[in-house]
Amino acid sequence: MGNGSNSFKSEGNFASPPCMAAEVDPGYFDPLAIDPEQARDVARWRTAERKRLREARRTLASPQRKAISEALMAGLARLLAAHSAGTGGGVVAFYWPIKDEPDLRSLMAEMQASGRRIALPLVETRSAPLVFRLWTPETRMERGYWNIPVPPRDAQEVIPDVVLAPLMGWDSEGYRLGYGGGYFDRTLAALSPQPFSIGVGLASAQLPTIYPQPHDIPMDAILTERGTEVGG
Ligand SMILES: Nc1nc2c(c(=O)[nH]1)N(C=O)[C@@H](CNc1ccc(C(=O)N[C@@H](CCC(=O)O)C(=O)O)cc1)CN2
Ligand SMILES: Nc1ncnc2c1ncn2[C@@H]1O[C@H](COP(=O)(O)OP(=O)(O)OP(=O)(O)O)[C@@H](O)[C@H]1O
Repeated sequence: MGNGSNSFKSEGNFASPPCMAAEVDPGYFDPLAIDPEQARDVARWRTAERKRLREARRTLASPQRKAISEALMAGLARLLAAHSAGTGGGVVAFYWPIKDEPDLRSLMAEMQASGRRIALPLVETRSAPLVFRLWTPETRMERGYWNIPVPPRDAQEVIPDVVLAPLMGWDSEGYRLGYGGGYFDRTLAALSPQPFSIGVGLASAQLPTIYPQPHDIPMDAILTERGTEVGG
């Protein structure tokens, strides 16, 4: 140390200080800067939480699961009726349940029968925003990415006014933990105008925080079997 302009070289094998550190005011702290180490820790924690929450959901008894789905459908019907995007001629994007997700398909069919347009999400390009295509009871579902049943390519593509996002975990700020693909975040970031987003999952999947990262977009509402928990 202390050898003038070469002082950084003496610290290690680097020819220059990291990230132009010498030019940055040492008092400056960028609150939006991503700390890669912290981002890695959060990703690791999320993977473990997804596993735990997935297991808790899997071990629910079937009557309990059914009661939860019924309560969610009642809550969703109420939430949609109270919200302008949920009434009228708008498109509501549901999801086709996989991996023990709550099954809202009877409400989906009921709403379709009463004249509402219903869409389902598709991963048509990996690591890109989801695409939404119209669904009716006559739609011949195909196996899509991750084996998720999806409408075929000839089903009309639409922009939803309301998006239901199934979740593994949620927090009181409206942030949601999904399967880890980042698909809903990418989709909400890309859609304009923004749809009304509703995270759907179990009350017991509440977390003190999901440690939101810069790419995480909070839901407008979180719905569980207890009712609307956040927003609405
Ligand atoms: N029923 C339903 N349909 C849905 C969703 C959903 O959550 N539920 N999606 C909601 O987004 C989209 C599909 N989402 C997916 C999200 C992640 C992975 C995936 O490959 N996950 C990796 C883990 C990645 C990681 O941990 O970094 C894996 O499990 O191997 C697949 C599909 C669209 N359709
Ligand atoms: N808008 C975006 N643009 C690019 N990459 C994104 C965007 N949003 C999320 N990602 C990437 O997706 C990865 C997974 O994100 P995250 O852990 O939030 O998934 P998730 O919300 O649980 O998944 P999903 O929405 O598919 O259920 C992140 O590592 C992130 O880099």
